[in-house]
Amino acid sequence: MVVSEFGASEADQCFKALLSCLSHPPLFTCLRANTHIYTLQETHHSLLQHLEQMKGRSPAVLTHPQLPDVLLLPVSGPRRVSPLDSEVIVDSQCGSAVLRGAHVFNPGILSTPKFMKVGDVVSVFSDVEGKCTRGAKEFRGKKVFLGNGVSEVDRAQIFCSEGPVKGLGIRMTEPLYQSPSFDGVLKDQLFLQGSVVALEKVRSKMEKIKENAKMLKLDCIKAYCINSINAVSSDIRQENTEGPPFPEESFDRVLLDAPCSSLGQRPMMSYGYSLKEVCSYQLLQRKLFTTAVRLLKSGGVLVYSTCTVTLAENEEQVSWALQTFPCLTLEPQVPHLGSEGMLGAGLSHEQRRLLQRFRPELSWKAEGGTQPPDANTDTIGFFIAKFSKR
Ligand SMILES: C[S@@+](CC[C@H](N)C(=O)[O-])C[C@H]1O[C@@H](n2cnc3c(N)ncnc32)[C@H](O)[C@@H]1O
Repeated sequence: MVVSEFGASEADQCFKALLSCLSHPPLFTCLRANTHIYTLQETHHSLLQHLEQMKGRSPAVLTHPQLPDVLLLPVSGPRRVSPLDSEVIVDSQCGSAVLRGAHVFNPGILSTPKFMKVGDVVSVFSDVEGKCTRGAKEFRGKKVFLGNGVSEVDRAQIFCSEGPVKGLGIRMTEPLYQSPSFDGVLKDQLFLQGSVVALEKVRSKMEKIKENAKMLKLDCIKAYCINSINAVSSDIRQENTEGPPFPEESFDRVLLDAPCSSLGQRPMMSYGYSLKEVCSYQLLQRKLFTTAVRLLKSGGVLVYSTCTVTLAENEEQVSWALQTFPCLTLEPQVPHLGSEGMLGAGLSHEQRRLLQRFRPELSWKAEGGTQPPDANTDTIGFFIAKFSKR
């Protein structure tokens, strides 16, 4: 398509420009301020103080013209830094983090000089093609220079110690791009843009989420194996700085893709659940929904979805939720591709119109029709409700 729109050489240029742009970090580090606990001004002030204490860092902190809980830190670079003979190779994920201001942590290190000792000054390179073997003493493959730093560990501590390696490996003193490292900085006030917390009760499924996130290089996803009913910290008198349980009202958005009777799945030749099991989901979903509402910040958005067709797990849940949590309001959904919600659960027509119910049975014909299949109607059975919390 690109070729037909622009012609081959222009398309090639566009593609090169895109690759070049993607290989550099954005010009701003974008931080979300936790305005639930502190005002933006307080966090702005604390951050400026912190940056001033860090030698050689530019204290510019900007607010965003449209987004009221975002602070922006201009990134400077690429700077003129000369590579040295002593080379440390890191994996590409670690390399990207270094370009965004991180120091090098030991799990990301693939290769170091044979006799690297604490205090050695080294150049750090990223193994862009994933070809460097862990523990190698040199690497001749394709690599990208990230800057210079000082080793905090001996080589043997990285590659010869038993168990998983942790901790700071190379402190970056001359990074190519200068941007403050945010490891452990104002933890309760600031977080890097867009982190996703995934909670799953079944360990193997949680591992799969982690595997997928790794494959997709989505390092903003943190998956935990937990019964989500117990995800609120005040219930179990335990506070963690990272991971569950979480404080009330600590999430901007919650997606409750609820365990359900799965009666919308297609193709389904036989169904393994008893009637008792089918009926058991409503209570479980209500418990999970209650946790979701508690974890959601005021002003936040909660999406509830199921892949089943029963009224009890869909419209009845919406009706119950609106009565039980007066702070919730049904919101329109964009895009709205499905049908409206069904009658029978006491919802008004206006409320039902805000829901999306995918009902493949409405258009499906056993022999197939003359019309081509429609991706918006020939779906699995699915239900979505979107709420905001006042
Ligand atoms: C409809 S699926 C969600 C799938 C998910 N959106 C995904 O893409 O992986 C519902 C999931 O909820 C999990 N689950 C059931 N009860 C749970 C609980 N009490 N706490 C946490 N997860 C639970 C199930 O194991 C199942 O994987």
